[in-house]
Amino acid sequence: MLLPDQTYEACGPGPVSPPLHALLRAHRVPPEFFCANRTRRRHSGGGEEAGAAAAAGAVAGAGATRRRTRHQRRRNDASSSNEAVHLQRRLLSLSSELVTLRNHLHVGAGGAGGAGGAGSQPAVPPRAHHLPPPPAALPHHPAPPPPVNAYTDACNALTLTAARAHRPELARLVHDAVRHQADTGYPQAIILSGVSGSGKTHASMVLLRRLFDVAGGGPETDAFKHLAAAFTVLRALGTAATPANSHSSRIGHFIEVQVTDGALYRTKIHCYFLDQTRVVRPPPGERNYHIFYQMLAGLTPDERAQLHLEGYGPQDLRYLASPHQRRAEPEDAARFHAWKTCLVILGIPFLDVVRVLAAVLLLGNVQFIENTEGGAEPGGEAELAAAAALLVATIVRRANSLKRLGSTLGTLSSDSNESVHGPEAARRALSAGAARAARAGARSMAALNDAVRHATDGFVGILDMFGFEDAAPSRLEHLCANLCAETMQHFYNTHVFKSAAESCREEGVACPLEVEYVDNVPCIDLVSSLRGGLLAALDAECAAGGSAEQYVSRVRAAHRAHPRLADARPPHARRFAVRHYAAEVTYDAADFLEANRDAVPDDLLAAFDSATCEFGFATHLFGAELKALAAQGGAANAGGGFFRASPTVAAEGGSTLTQDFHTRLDNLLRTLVHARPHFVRCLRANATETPMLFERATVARQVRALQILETTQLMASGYPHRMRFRAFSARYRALWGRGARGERGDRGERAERGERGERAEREGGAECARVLRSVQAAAAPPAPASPAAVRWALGKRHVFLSEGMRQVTTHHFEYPHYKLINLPQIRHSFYPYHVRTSLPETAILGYYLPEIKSNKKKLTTIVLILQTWA
Ligand SMILES: Nc1ncnc2c1ncn2[C@@H]1O[C@H](COP(=O)(O)OP(=O)(O)OP(=O)(O)O)[C@@H](O)[C@H]1O
Repeated sequence: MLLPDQTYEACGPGPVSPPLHALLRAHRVPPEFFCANRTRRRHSGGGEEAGAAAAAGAVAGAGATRRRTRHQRRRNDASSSNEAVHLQRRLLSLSSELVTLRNHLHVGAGGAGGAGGAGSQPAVPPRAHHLPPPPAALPHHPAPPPPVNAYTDACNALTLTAARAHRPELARLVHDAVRHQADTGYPQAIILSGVSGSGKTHASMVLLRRLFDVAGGGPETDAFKHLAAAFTVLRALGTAATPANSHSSRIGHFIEVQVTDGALYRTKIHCYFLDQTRVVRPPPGERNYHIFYQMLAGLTPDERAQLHLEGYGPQDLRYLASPHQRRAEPEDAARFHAWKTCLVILGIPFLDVVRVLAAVLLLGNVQFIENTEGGAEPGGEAELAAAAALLVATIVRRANSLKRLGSTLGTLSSDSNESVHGPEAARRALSAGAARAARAGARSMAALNDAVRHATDGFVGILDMFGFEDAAPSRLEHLCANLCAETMQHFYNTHVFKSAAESCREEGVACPLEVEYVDNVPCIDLVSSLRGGLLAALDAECAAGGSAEQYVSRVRAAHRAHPRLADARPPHARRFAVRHYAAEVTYDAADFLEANRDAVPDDLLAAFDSATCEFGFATHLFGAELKALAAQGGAANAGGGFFRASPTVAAEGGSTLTQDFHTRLDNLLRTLVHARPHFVRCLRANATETPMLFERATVARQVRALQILETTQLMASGYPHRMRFRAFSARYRALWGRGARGERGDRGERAERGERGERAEREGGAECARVLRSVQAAAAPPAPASPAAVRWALGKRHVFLSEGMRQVTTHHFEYPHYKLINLPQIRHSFYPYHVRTSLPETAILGYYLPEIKSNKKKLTTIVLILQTWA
């Protein structure tokens, strides 16, 4: 039976913990034990609450009749305050009995499970001990703060106070990911996507902050300060002002926070670089945060003398005097100050960093050339770009290799390969991996290692990659960013649309709706196919020493009839257009070849050899290149050769920028397919970064590109979620109560012991059906708005659930102490919802619909957060 949840919610000094609550339900502890007064009010009332009580009663059938009689009797008893006191005493003694019982159950179930793997789970699966209670459920806050980019706050979320960074929808997501990771050991990946400027980086920082609150000991820990410092330093080097976003990330991040038993174990940042030439030569209309120039401008005369830089200084940086730069100067100076402080936290001496720059300047390769605006621009771009790229790589390495000794949180390191789940997890992983390898008849030491790695790397990852951009005209860095956005879109399509439809088909479940979505594979093929794709053709052109024009004609010839390739408008010998999932983008290939080579001359690097260079840090930065140079005969032989400016993933030399980018993207995907994804789709409210302005056309474009309509259609009418019978009943059977457990003794446990075969599956399915029928009945009228929203079906091995059913089931189980059955509220917050924009498509469904009211204008923003079940 499902007890009306508001009964629990209203009682006692604090909420009942979810596991205890589930246990109470399983044992049919009457709600009156928790709050006599509340019970009386509810029963003397009527309307909705009585309706909810009636709905709950219907679930229990004959048992409910008995209970109602008891209920009535207790209601009379409770009219006396003495009796209320008496009941409260009983509650206390009952609580301690229940704790004992719970312990007994956990121990007993573990024992009964025998060899059991998943089957050894107790009726209520153990939770992470460290997890704080889930964030306040939305039913209490029908109008949470704006969850999507309304351009009201440009602060670094990592430095915000918790209150300012309060984003309930993101907090719930983090809690769900950590909880799931703790329950299953399975890696979790929170994937942010959306166009440039939609708020991915901002949201990723809020998520990271929240992750530390939930599992990392909060923002006062060294681990958090260290990560925040690394972020600040990286953002200063890797953020630029572009037409789409004045704080656009030019470095993508995947932050792996490894958690074990619900607590942070270590963190790792993976970075994805685009073309580094922008460090010294941003495209027209764009601007970098000139940390390098601030470095020079901020040096004291003593420091200049110490670095032999007397000849250089602000007077050389006349470009700072151009009107655009003057406006930016105070902002850059403030960033520079914060940046310097963060270097200290990372343990990187500021002067070491300046020495790198000094070394490059003193080599005489960088001169400042007057530009058309009367400002100065640096020459010697390759050298400066190389120094910048390597400096960034060093900062990432430093951020990943800090050791935190003697900490309860373990070690912050990327170096170690040790298991984060201890020997037991490693053993399980090994046996799972071994079984798989044997079945496949594998050559598979590699497969085994892979299995171990993935089963033991229980991370919660936050992925913030490049958003879609359509700068006019676009360069190679934009092509890479857009390939990345296309790949993430494809990952989403496959996970959400394709696999949902395929599993329904495989298991013979009649899906009420086949969602038609736009597959972007042809576009990904056009760009990245190894046989003649745009990137492969670029490599070929670089190898042939061709020109931009030759490259474009090569591409045109190879893909003349390709539906995603178009001519630039107006036609241009160096330009071509690609029809991406979000829009058509025109690329100018003028700098494609040079950027793809990404080369720095070897004689420059030879100057950093320890024999000739007194700056140890510079030698350290170029360590790998100097080693390679030494192997080729040393500095004496330098001259005419090239090294790559950006850090590379290729073991051998000779790779190009796009090859590296592609390889990194592939590796990232390999990690993502092993994780349970959580998608956060971000929308920007307008194209001009104006605070509190909602532009319908801009939002509509993004809604269409991200296929939000198709997604919500699937959520509303399809079966987007599925779960194995055994996993489902292990987790949710408590919702069905004692009867279920009695029968489980005969049937469910047999399945748990690992018996295979159809019969066990059938019985597992029957048990799931009982649970689901109970839940469905409890969510019966007067809600949800559309009964069709709460649907489920049984396949051969999986239960299939509609989004409404998933929400009801999860909330019965996860957040029982909130008013989950308070149906009018839940309808507004959690059920498919008609979003009131003026888009022609009127059936957009969203999880949250906050309204921002400002200057009597009513604005609406949408954020769709998709949580999927594995
Ligand atoms: N929820 C929000 N409320 C207010 N301002 C926001 C919000 N989200 C983002 N912003 C602001 O909007 C701007 C763009 O956000 P952000 O840089 O996170 O976008 P992005 O999607 O990561 O873009 P890119 O792909 O170009 O890196 C930033 O100045 C940021 O502070």
